[in-house]
Amino acid sequence: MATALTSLCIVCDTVISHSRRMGSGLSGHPFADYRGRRSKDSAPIDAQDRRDERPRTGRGPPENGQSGAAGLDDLELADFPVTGRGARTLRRFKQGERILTIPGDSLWTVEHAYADPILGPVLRSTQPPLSVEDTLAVYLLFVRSRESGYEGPRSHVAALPARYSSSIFFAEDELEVCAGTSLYTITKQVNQRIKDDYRGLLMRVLGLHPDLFPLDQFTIEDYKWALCTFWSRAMDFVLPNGKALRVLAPFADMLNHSPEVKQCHAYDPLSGNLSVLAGKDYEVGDQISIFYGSIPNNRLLRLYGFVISDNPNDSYDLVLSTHPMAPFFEQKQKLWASAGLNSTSTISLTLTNPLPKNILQYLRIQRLDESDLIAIALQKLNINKKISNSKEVEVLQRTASVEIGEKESRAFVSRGAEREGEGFVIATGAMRKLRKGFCAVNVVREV
Ligand SMILES: C[S@@+](CC[C@H](N)C(=O)[O-])C[C@H]1O[C@@H](n2cnc3c(N)ncnc32)[C@H](O)[C@@H]1O
Repeated sequence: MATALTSLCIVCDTVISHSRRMGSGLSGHPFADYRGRRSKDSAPIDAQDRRDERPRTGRGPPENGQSGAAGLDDLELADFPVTGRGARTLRRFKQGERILTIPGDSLWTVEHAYADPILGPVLRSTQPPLSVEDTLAVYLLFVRSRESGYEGPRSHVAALPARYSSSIFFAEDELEVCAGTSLYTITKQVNQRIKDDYRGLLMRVLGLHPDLFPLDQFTIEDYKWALCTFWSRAMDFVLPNGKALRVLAPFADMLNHSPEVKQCHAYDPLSGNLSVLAGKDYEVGDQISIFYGSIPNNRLLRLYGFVISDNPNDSYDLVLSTHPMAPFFEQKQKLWASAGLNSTSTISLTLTNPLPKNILQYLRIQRLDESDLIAIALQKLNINKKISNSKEVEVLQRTASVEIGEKESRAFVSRGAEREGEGFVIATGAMRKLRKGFCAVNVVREV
């Protein structure tokens, strides 16, 4: 594997039509004649049952010609009990063996969006350039809206889920159930950001070219669907030159997550191809899986729409924030930046590390007074160490008071009248799990 991945996955509101194998080419419908076989724990996908669930999409992007995809004949799509639609192997694989190679030409990337003869000029004339997320979302919706051409990509679009169960699609009352969790806080923030970004897209791109972007196919719901397609199915890599690359790879995006394998998909910067290797030994009929990453449930639900029970990576995202009107805010902001933090910092607490060092760093900076700041300027104080016993007790008290919040759905701890605006937002759900870990914090305080 060239480098690191990240994401993948979705919610299997699957789609699909008849197809026997995953397909031997990338042009035309890849699952066009799926038949599938029954096995004890997985059922082949029945096109007739699913037809109505197909996304109202597809008209299609540029023809890929010879696909060059390798390995598709050894796989078929099937429904699996927990993960939903996935890829089943028709042959044995030894760990490390190459299962699938998707050629670079078939990948959805920012580069390909810019190379598109119709969309490219619009993207190039948009300054400042759209973000990676927006470029890919517009590219996907653009291809989906085309009436002709784009046969290969169109077949991929047709196989994408019509709906996702990411938390951005939760109805208001559904999201309220999560009040007090970091999922709730972050989903609300993301929803607001999506609204703002969509408005920006309308003004900067979509509204300027109604001939290319028919607005009834570029609604905010379409935009959210496109974003979620990439969040849940794309893979992220860091190239040898340090640049980030996000790709959506047809067929490879049908692979579900398993914690039983390590990262086993790779991008080759020389060929531009994406490959999936066997993350373990597979027998005929097994589901082929990849590893999406060590992701806590709140993130899995937000980006991928599923959770894992007893997820060993579960964590609580603690949001530490300080109001800009708080005393000495600007000086403190510089100190946070020098410590790799922000005035609003989200820090993950886990059972194995319920008190990460950067929480203390943040709070130490937050509690600094004028004389401390002078001492720091004169290099007589080091913010990486305790400032004084009394200050450290203050900091630890604030950390330990997390437990208080458990009685409420959401507690704003340490909002002392004397320091309005300083505090951190804690939520209940995750705290219950973390309580044990926080006991350690109390012990520290008593010492
Ligand atoms: C990239 S997609 C994989 C293909 C997808 N199942 C499909 O039908 O298009 C990831 C989605 O599959 C499902 N999934 C993947 N791994 C899963 C797992 N370990 N447990 C439950 N669902 C999983 C989730 O719905 C997730 O959003």
